[in-house]
Amino acid sequence: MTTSSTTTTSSTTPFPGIDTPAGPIPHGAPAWNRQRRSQMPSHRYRDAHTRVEVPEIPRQWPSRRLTGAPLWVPVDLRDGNQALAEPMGPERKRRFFELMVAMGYTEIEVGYPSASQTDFDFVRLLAETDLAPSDVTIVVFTPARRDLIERTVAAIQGITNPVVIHLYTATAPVWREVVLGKDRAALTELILSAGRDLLELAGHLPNVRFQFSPEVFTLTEPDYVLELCDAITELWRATPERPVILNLPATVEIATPNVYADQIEYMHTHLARRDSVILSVHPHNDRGTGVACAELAVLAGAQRVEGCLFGNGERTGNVDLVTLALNLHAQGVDPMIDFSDIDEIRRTVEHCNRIEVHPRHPYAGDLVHTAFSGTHQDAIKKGFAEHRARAAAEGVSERDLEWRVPYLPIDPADLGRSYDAVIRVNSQSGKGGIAYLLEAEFGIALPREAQIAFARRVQAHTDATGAEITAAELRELFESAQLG
Ligand SMILES: CC(=O)SCCNC(=O)CCNC(=O)[C@H](O)C(C)(C)COP(=O)(O)OP(=O)(O)OC[C@H]1O[C@@H](n2cnc3c(N)ncnc32)[C@H](O)[C@@H]1OP(=O)(O)O
Ligand SMILES: CC(C)C(=O)C(=O)O
Repeated sequence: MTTSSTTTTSSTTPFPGIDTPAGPIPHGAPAWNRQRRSQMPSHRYRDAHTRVEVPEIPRQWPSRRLTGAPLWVPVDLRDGNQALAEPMGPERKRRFFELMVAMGYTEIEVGYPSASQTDFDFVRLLAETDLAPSDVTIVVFTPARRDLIERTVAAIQGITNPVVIHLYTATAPVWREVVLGKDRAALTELILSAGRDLLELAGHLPNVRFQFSPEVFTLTEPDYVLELCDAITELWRATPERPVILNLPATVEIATPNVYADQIEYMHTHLARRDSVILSVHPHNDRGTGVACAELAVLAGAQRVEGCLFGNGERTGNVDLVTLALNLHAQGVDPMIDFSDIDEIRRTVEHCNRIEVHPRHPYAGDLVHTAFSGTHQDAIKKGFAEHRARAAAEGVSERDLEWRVPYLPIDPADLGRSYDAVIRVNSQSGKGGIAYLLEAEFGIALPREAQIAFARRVQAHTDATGAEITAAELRELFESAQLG
């Protein structure tokens, strides 16, 4: 990294390059906007609007609200699995599948049967045992190649559950030119030919439905992707009774989430046979906005969301289904999935993926219900006291009462967590947090003056050690302070 001492600022706007609604501020470069030009080779990249036409629509999504859960489809056993250094073997696949069933998922992508014997055998296991409850739809994934489609159809023979066969092909210009070597017409023929193969090999099976994903949807010309989707729903004779799933992936995130929402709303409002299509999305997280993309896509008309638990998946991952569902829960909307033992869910997923969940991961990380800082601890302590008092006054159980404890977006108890780690003490803490810990752990309730005096002792200790002080150490310090 090199640094430059040159201060470059625009003489007309404090936000060069940002098109602010208020327009440029006219009085030249203010001192608070002096930033140095970086040495990053940003000129090598093009913005999304240069790379693909983004449809201009009279968009409705910004004024809509999320009022219900979409259809959830975990793809951990396929998209998540293909991103692991050590793909899951039979034991890990089975354990992950059982977890997802126990949590309440009723549609699960279980693998890519033509990719490996393990994937094929897992689908056979589902065919030959009662591992999958009868209301769980089994999704299998295949590219548009006849030999691989045959292998996929062989894998599902005898399954009595509902089955979805999911066909994919990349459709964006760079993939057409560089990867597949096909122009638009030739690619259309490849996809329709695979669609015909599926009809021939599995169209007669009453429990089977079809899904199509134009991979890299977000970089595909809107007229072309619409034409392809309409052609496939016509070929597969989509009806409301036997709908086709059209899954529009952000295979690699390319833009701010509002762009994805516009692209989805365009498809939602222009697709033929709309009542015979389940509109699905499959965001990845390259820009760190997978969750926002999924949420805005649902506002824009998507009915189904594919993703992975805790956001495993290629590169930066698939969209995180845990965060999406618990975001709904935190808005008072039933996520339709059971997260009442988040730590058991996390342990199982960590075991199966062999990847740890980050301590700051929304809702599930070790530190997400913990405050170290004084003013936050003070607010939480007061919030807990108010919660208890309100529950008693209203004669409602604390677990049922409306939640409004500051700094805790949801009650950790909803996820099966205790309040033990909510307040932890270090040099950033204050008297409120220290008093909370002493009272919660040892029943020692200090009057305000004593809290202030003891907090000074604790501050001196934590400043000297630079470390966290545990509840037991706090008590020791308290007792020595009493003696001294
Ligand atoms: C965005 C996604 O998640 S897509 C899913 C990606 N997942 C995986 O690839 C995991 C499983 N994949 C595999 O096991 C293998 O790649 C297989 C079995 C599918 C194919 O294996 P191989 O025959 O060895 O081919 P290879 O892996 O090199 O794949 C590239 C070939 O597939 C073609 N191809 C790529 N996507 C598709 C598609 N959707 N439909 C048809 N052909 C495709 C490429 O053009 C290339 O063909 P070419 O060899 O004629 O140039
Ligand atoms: C093909 C689709 C579903 C996919 O996995 C992706 O685009 O990431």
